[in-house]
Amino acid sequence: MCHFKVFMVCQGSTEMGYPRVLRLFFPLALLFLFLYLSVIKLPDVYLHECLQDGKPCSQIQNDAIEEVRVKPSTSFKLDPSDRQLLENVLKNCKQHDFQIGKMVEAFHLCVTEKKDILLEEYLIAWRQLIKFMDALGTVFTFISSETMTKVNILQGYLNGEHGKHYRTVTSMVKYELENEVVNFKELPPNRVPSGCRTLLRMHRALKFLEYFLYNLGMSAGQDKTSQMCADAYHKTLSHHHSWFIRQVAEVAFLALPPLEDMYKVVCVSNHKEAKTVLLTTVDAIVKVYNITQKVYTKHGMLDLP
Ligand SMILES: CCCCCCCCCCCCC/C=C/[C@@H](O)[C@H](COP(=O)(O)O)NC(=O)CCCCCCCCCCCCCCC
Repeated sequence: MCHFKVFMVCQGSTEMGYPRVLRLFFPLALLFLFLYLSVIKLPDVYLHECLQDGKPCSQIQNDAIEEVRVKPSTSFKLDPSDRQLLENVLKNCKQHDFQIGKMVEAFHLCVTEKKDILLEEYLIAWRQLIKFMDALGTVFTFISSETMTKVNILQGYLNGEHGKHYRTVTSMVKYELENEVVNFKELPPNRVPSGCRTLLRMHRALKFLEYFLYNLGMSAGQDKTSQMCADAYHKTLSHHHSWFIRQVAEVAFLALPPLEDMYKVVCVSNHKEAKTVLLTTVDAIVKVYNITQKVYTKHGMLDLP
């Protein structure tokens, strides 16, 4: 009988045994992940299965979309020096696929004067996050494709027959509640999830992002990104995930690049720049999060299955 430590010795040497265990762990974890995803993703019904006049509903151009009177908020103010810094980052970041400036801008622009959230802009910000995850490599593909699925569901509703009701979070909630689109009980597997449920998943993930970016921004450089990410996850999103997803997430965290590489992806070169850029991002996210949270609390929709 070999116990774990002894097992390494049984393998020949402690130097060879440990990497071998790790080498086996990643492929196995990925295998389980793909098996799991292929099982849970099978019953998905895509929006293009909804047809109208022979066309996928998601492609129907809604020419008759009534203009809802919503203006992006212009109230956000940055210190002049921080604004300058953010602008420089934006400029230096143009060659990158993921542009944090575009994401921050979209999170700002999605907040209206009446403190509502414009879904189109909100999704633009999320598409930037997807680019960020894609830039991190294949280990994160499952998280980015899960996020993409959610973005596509909402975009499908926005482009669909009832798109005018999906301009803002409040109008979506109102429409889906009045028309009994929201499912307060578990959905049959062949139904497209409601916009409200889908947005709730992304809304919860925003809280994770807020914590994670805050940790990254406040780190003086010694902390591991995987640890900062795990810390944010344990405090937020993990409470809404199954045991299996939590294990998969833990494996993904280990593959996160070190802080300096993370800085490169967000186009900053030192701790000071990182702090300004990341805390500005957190600020924008918090505003969006709080508005959505208020709407969902008001309608008792924070636990949609
Ligand atoms: C860059 C670091 C990325 C680490 C992200 C870790 C997130 C935690 C793992 C997420 C697991 C996702 C797998 C599927 C989860 C779903 O079960 C679950 C529930 O959906 P369901 O009710 O329809 O079944 N889905 C969700 O919770 C949605 C999760 C969306 C995750 C988005 C994470 C965004 C993180 C982006 C980080 C970017 C950092 C940017 C730095 C500048």
